[in-house]
Amino acid sequence: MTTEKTKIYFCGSIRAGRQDAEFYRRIIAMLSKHGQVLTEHIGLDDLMTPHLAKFPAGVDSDEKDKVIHDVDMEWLHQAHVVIAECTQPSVGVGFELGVAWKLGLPTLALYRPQKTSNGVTGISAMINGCKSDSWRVFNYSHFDELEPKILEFLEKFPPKS
Ligand SMILES: O=c1[nH]c(=O)n([C@H]2C[C@H](O)[C@@H](COP(=O)(O)O)O2)cc1CO
Repeated sequence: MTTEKTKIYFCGSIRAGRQDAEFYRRIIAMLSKHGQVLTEHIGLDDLMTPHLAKFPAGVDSDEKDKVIHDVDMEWLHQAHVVIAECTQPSVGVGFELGVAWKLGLPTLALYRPQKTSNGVTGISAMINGCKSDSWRVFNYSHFDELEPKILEFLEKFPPKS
């Protein structure tokens, strides 16, 4: 059972490419019906929106990146569940998934199978090969397949607090 208090950390590619940004926006809109999405900015054009208030004028980009990292890690530690769209391979998403695994957070990785440049099909073995009770990978083709799968996942792993 989810409530509006269920905190969902959504992950999606940013610097690794914004080809799926519209997909992220639609997934976030759907997730918002089932809880509070902490990382709504991932579906927005203005990616920096929630972090901006923390930037004093004149900070350099390393400092900005530290703020992005620190805010996101704070949110990840508050989250009850993690849902990641992994079709665009992103180092940042991979890092977030590693942290989620270490924290033991229920995690659902979503992936649209496609050939990579070296001709291999499939999500990274580090994600697909990670076997734990609360870790799921879902291969899909169309957006319409996502809501039932996400609901099934959220109902299986209700927030503990
Ligand atoms: O500006 C940002 N804001 C932000 O929240 N992130 C986080 C959330 C995303 O799930 C993930 C994307 O990583 P990457 O930029 O390596 O594709 O990192 C990443 C960036 C840029 O790396």
